[in-house]
Amino acid sequence: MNVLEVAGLNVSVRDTTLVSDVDLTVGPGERVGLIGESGSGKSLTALSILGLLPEDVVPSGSVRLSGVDHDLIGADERALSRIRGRDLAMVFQEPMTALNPTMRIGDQIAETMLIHHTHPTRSAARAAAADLLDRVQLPADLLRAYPHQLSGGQRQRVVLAIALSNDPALLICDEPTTALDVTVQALVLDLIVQGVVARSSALLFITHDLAVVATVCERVLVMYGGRVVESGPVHEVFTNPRHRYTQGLLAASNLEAAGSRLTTIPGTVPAAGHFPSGCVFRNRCAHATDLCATTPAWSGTSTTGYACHHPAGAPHA
Ligand SMILES: Nc1ncnc2c1ncn2[C@@H]1O[C@H](COP(=O)(O)OP(=O)(O)OP(=O)(O)O)[C@@H](O)[C@H]1O
Repeated sequence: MNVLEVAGLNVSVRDTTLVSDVDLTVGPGERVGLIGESGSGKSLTALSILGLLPEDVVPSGSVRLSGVDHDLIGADERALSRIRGRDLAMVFQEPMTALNPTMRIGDQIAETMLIHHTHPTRSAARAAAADLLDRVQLPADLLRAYPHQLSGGQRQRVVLAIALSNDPALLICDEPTTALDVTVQALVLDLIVQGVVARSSALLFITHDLAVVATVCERVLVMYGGRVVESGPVHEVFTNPRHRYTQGLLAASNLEAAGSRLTTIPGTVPAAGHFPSGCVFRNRCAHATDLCATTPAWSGTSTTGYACHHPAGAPHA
């Protein structure tokens, strides 16, 4: 059973169709990327799943979430607000819009758990909030801070802590690092992956940055002109794109540059080989093209490198 099943999704405004016939599934714990140029329909697809489209924008088709016995398309706001923040969580590009400027950070994290009754008491929710803040590598004294006292990267880590607070079945991220300083982008990506892996949550990750998809996702869908034009495992789509648009996207991307930045690990790779920081194209090694592409069990990240579980002793060069 998939965590998310989108079937025949159309999105239109008045007589203009903006998203056409999108089918999309995300399995339990799977990390799926949605890429495409600006205006290709990625955000409208995400907002349709979340039930957050503007009033004049109308979705049709079906969006099913595991454990929820009704279609999310056409569901009323009360039903959707029970699901959002509990089964289905989101991180958008601009963290300030997701935070309440007048509320302390600790209270905002605790509130999500109290609203959904996932912690029985205020003190239990506060303790869980402190733990969540620690897991996004922020100091405990920020629990009493207000959003304006934090940097953009810190705010986005708070938004992530809130999104993960109820162990969602699915986390949707829409360009979560685009507005951040490059120095903190990698850390926020690491924390997103660590967060979903630790909870076995599935991830739908929207970006126009192919190198980020290569780092974060296992499968990718390519959107163009409101349609999904290609999909498949990341290493397949990125090494052997079939659609002309995907080929163009790859040619214009920074993936080659990212690949050429790989540092070669000499000799044989241990059971858990570590890719150095900056290795944004984990599906390919500088000397052994398919070594990582065939690995089924890539897991976990750190700020210093990406861990990739190879067969012990596999030749690297
Ligand atoms: N409320 C709206 N009314 C009319 N058209 C809209 C509305 N929202 C989005 N669109 C149009 O729908 C198309 C898809 O928009 P969408 O935001 O999903 O693109 P995107 O792929 O997420 O782009 P980006 O990467 O720039 O965020 C665009 O042409 C956009 O101009």
